[in-house]
Amino acid sequence: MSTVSPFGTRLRAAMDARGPLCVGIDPHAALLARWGLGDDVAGLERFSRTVVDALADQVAVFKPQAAFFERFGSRGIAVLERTVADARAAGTLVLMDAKRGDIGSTMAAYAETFLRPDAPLFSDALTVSPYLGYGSLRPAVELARESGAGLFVLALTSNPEGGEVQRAVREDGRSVGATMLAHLAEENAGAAPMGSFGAVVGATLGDLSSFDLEINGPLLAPGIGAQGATAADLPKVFGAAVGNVVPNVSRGVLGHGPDASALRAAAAAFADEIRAAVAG
Ligand SMILES: O=c1ccn([C@@H]2O[C@H](COP(=O)(O)O)[C@@H](O)[C@H]2O)c(=O)[nH]1
Repeated sequence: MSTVSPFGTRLRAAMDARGPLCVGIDPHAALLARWGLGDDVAGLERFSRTVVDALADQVAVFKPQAAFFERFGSRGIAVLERTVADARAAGTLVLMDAKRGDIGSTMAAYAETFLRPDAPLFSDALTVSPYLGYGSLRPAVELARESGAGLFVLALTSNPEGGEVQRAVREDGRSVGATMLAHLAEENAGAAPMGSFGAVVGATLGDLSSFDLEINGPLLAPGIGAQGATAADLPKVFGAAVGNVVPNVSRGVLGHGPDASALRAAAAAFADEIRAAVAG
């Protein structure tokens, strides 16, 4: 059993102290070029360090996108390890966006990679894909409970193609995405101030009033900025659940680098817009 507080408790404290903004660490090749960095491991390291140093005291959560590190092989993964360690050492929660999902016995290995406290890539939370069946995620749910980590399950993703799978209606008349939300509400039952098992629900999706988003857990909302959603969309999309939303912005902030004060100003502007939208 873990001695740290559950992820949901730590996330709520971070959201209350700093606001809910989650900034992605997504070292796209185009961003490395725009920052005057090489599309190489040194560029990756400089990019990630700059983001963490500039924003660690300002955001609730960093969300490194594993794909951009993995494309450099073992040396990229070493940079990812250092990025996670630096961000956590600076007191910022880390949500690893690796979207893992597989049969249960393999899922157990993914869980060990990201959710076992002594693992090199241990993160406060991990994105997971439930499309091998929600039950296949059980090893990750169990290890997250033991280690005080969190999970974010892909429920209604921000991309236009997602509805093909997530809005498909099952034999019981419920959509696949709604079923994932219902599983998460069960995981989080009774947790206070909120549970550690979140859903990914895109800020781009418009009216979601036909879905029950009140899962007593966090709702990671990607899609603000480069994908076209704005902070003002959040109340319309999330309704009464808006207080549990963790809005993610990646390129919308990162495009302002490499100058640290420009990164800080961009993140602060998004944070202000989000605060106003959620309060309003
Ligand atoms: O439904 C989803 C799930 C994850 N993402 C990830 O979030 C960021 C978004 O980046 P932007 O630059 O702000 O568009 C990226 O890492 C995606 O892989 C998502 O967009 N939608």
